[in-house]
Amino acid sequence: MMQVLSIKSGATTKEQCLSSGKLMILTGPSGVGKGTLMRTLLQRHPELYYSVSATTRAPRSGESDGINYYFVSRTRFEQLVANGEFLEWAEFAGNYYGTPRQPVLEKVNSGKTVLLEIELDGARQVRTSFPQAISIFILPPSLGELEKRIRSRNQDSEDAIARRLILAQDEIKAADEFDIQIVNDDFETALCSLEKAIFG
Ligand SMILES: Nc1ncnc2c1ncn2[C@@H]1O[C@H](COP(=O)(O)OP(=O)(O)OP(=O)(O)O)[C@@H](O)[C@H]1O
Ligand SMILES: Nc1nc2c(ncn2[C@@H]2O[C@H](COP(=O)(O)O)[C@@H](O)[C@H]2O)c(=O)[nH]1
Repeated sequence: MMQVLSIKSGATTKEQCLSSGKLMILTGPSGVGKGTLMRTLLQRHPELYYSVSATTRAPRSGESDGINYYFVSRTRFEQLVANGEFLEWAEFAGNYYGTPRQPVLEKVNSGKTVLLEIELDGARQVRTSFPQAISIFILPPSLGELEKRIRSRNQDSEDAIARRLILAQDEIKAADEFDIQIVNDDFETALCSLEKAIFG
């Protein structure tokens, strides 16, 4: 199956002919469990391609450069933006995050299913550039449970937690913009819904 996708490159818009690859966008408030769902999904389905983002955030304990993120300085990130290296990028809770353009396009063009785990602003950019992308919003069972999960991670400062919880309220309001909504209450149920969304 051939798809024609519209790709925004800097100020210009160009069209690219793609083979059977799929682009999946996974969004949801910080702490809802996107990363945990992704890791389990990738263990079960190693044929999927997870796009590693660049960020200016400091690494958390246990995170490695090139695995969890490419950790870069703000200056380097701004150079990458100026060079048009990102498919999308956004500032979230005081840090920059961006999806490297080239690997995503290469993988989709080679027929792979590519997973982007990104926040709302970036998801909107990708949905505009790639209307055929399938977008999924992960919801928490409640805001109270979301806060519990962010805290249980024990990785973010009080300030970071407060910022993320404020952003979460606006992000959740946008859930209906997405093709599919999944509540991550029971983990296995949410994972099963995600698998259905990806594999049909
Ligand atoms: N269904 C679930 N029930 C209970 N706890 C969960 C569930 N899913 C994930 N968690 C826990 O919630 C915490 C936050 O999960 P995770 O780091 O995957 O969130 P995230 O959405 O990727 O956050 P961020 O966007 O900030 O990276 C983790 O401690 C994880 O183990
Ligand atoms: N727009 C983008 N958002 C991204 C990208 N990579 C990750 N994220 C999102 O940022 C927040 C915070 O992540 P954290 O690791 O600091 O907790 C979260 O919602 C991620 O999904 C990206 O490339 N672009």
